[in-house]
Amino acid sequence: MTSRRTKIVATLGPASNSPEVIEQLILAGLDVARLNFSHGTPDEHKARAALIRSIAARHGRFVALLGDLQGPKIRIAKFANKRIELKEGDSFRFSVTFPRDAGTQDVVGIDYPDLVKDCDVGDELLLDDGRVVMRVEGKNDEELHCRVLIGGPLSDHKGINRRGGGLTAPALTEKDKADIKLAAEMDLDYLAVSFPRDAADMEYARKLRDESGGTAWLVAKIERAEAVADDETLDALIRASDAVMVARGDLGVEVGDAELVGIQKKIILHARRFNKAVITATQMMESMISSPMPTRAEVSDVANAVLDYTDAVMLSAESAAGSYPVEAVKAMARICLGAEKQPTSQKSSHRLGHTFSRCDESIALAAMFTANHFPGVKAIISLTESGFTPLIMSRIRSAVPIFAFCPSRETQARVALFRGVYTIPFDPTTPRTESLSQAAVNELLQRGLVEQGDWVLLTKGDSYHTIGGTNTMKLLHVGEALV
Ligand SMILES: Nc1ncnc2c1ncn2[C@@H]1O[C@H](COP(=O)(O)OP(=O)(O)OP(=O)(O)O)[C@@H](O)[C@H]1O
Ligand SMILES: CC(=O)C(=O)O
Ligand SMILES: [K+]
Ligand SMILES: [Mg+2]
Repeated sequence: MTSRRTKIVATLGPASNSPEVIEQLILAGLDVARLNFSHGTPDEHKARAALIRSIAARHGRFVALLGDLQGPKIRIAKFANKRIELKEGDSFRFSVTFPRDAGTQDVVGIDYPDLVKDCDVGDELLLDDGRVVMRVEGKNDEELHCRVLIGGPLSDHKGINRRGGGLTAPALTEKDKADIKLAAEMDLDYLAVSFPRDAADMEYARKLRDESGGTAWLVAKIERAEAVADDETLDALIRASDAVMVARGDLGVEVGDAELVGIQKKIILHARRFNKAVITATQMMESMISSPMPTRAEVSDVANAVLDYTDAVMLSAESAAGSYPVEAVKAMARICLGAEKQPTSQKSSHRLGHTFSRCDESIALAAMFTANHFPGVKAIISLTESGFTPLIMSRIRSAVPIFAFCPSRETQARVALFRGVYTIPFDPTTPRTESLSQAAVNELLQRGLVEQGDWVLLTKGDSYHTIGGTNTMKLLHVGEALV
């Protein structure tokens, strides 16, 4: 399965718990399984992770596991009768002292004491992903007094965002700290940090990950208005992360849906510029929660993210709680392949006119320049320890597949997120009669990935246990397999 370059992330949930569905998701092209720590118990997540790993191994596939922290999503408390119905023009209050389980038609408790301090008269509050909108008309020490601008149902524990962002809740809650330990225990490959405000939030998450003994690469979810308010903050946040997610659910509520598309394009561009992988997420195939077919608008949304060169597209409720999880992955795979046929996604001007700061980066980009300009090159082999060299290679637009040859389980799974990069398990220290380069090329020949007469580019370092040690590039003509 090497012809699709854009990767597919799918959230697992009640609709995708059974071994049968998980197997079908993997066969349909799942590359990264997302475990959302906002829902479910640690045991449920462990059971899903174990299934993914064993079924993927059975099929010789490499699927990365991504844990997504709940973060400080601010929520209302509960209503006495579970839900109310608000009409335009109604007055409504949020109270930090009102009993937590006794909300009425007029008032509800709030689990975030600073809400009153953080909000001012004139602010707009969006509830339940923007389905209900209110304006703050007054406040005292304990309560916000609001007017309903857009009415609708409101039920227990729905989330609140402020239009324009700016709520000060810190990015990592006590639950998140426990889940960082859980992620380490589960050997997760990626860990997504929800609502980081700036680079410092990512640095703190990295410190906690290190203390927990985890090795997951950290994904910054871009979902606060402050994070995209200026390029300096956005770029610092991206640089402090290992990968980035355009978390359109919350980001769209904070910045407004009209500006979201332009901001998405900017995040993808900046993530790639700083050598990070990027995931485009949320409501990509929303109608497929209840329909076996995507709409034209959804097809167009996925295709445009592919043309903008996202590394991965993501399914949320479609695969976690919808009626057609497997169909949604299949539809995404088909749309990615179709969009990738456009030659615009095979050309690149990445870092033209820039200087490089690292040896491995220089070799990686020289390899891609050669691959894109020498038509005989049919494959790139990167003998890699951490996956960093193939990550940099895949920042360049190209139609040539990049094979990450790596011995460690972590790297084999990690590269599943990178666009156009595929895992080949390979231990460079195995004693062998032929040369290392010949052994690597034979591996591709035996898998039918290249044929006699093709050219293959290979990069490696002098010592195989040095991260960042790539210093060599070879251009190899494929002869007969040596067996
Ligand atoms: N593990 C799970 N258990 C139960 N329901 C789930 C699970 N994962 C997802 N869901 C359902 O799918 C919906 C969409 O999934 P998604 O991962 O986007 O969650 P979310 O509630 O928007 O969370 P967040 O904003 O924290 O990422 C959820 O609202 C929930 O109803
Ligand atoms: C994924 C997520 O958290 C969002 O889109 O808001
Ligand atoms: K989450
Ligand atoms: Mg979110």
